Amino acid sequence: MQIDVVTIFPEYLAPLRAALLGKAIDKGLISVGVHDLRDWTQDVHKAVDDSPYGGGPGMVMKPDIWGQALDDVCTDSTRLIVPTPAGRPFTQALAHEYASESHLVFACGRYEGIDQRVVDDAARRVRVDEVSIGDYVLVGGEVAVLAIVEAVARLLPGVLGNPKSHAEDSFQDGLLEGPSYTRPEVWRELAVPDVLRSGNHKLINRWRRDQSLVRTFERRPDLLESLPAEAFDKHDRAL
Ligand SMILES: COc1cccc(Cn2ccc3ccc(-c4cc(N)[nH]n4)cc32)c1
Repeated sequence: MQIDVVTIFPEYLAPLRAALLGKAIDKGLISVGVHDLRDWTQDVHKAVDDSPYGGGPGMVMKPDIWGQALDDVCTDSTRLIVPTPAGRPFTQALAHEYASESHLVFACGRYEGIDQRVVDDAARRVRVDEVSIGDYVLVGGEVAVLAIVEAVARLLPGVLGNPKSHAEDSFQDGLLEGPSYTRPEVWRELAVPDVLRSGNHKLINRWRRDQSLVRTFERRPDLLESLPAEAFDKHDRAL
């Protein structure tokens, strides 16, 4: 998979080459290009922003600079991802979709965002997603790109040490993951639940499913509502 990121703060994307992703890059599973948007400016000030039409606070990123950058970076097979607070939610399902793509390009906005015509024009040639990583406002798209790239890269075969790791992912069965424990058996007078030390894997699996259902009901009831009735067995319904 080829990943390209266009940003005015290329150094912000340095963590992409660390740890897990660094190994994936070394193994040739992913190749990453980080591009400085200002490389496409022509003026001495390398201006990338201007005042918003209609007035309002802050500045908006200029369409012409972004247009030239995306013309150079995108190809016919590109999936262009534009992080924005106004985007569709980035979910585990979308992460799986992106993991099957050959070329992802991320457009990192700053200021009050990118002139809408950049997305509208790009959508004439490539698939474009405006995505949000949560209902809070960041200062720019770079942090969102780091989160999205990590969520996608870990799904690529060979990236995670244990390929089974994401089979048990939170959201994999539409539920939140329950609590995890490791040694010691008692820590600060807090004991590991007995069932986990019972060796009875039927009971352990049942306990873990119950913990997931209860945690999801308490913290994310919206996830339960979006699951089909057949996702729940008769034991689940008895909870
Ligand atoms: C576009 O509308 C905006 C309104 C007020 C501030 C900003 C700041 N900003 C600039 C580019 C940018 C890219 C992504 C995000 C972002 C994504 C999520 N989930 N939260 N915040 C925020 C961004 C943008």
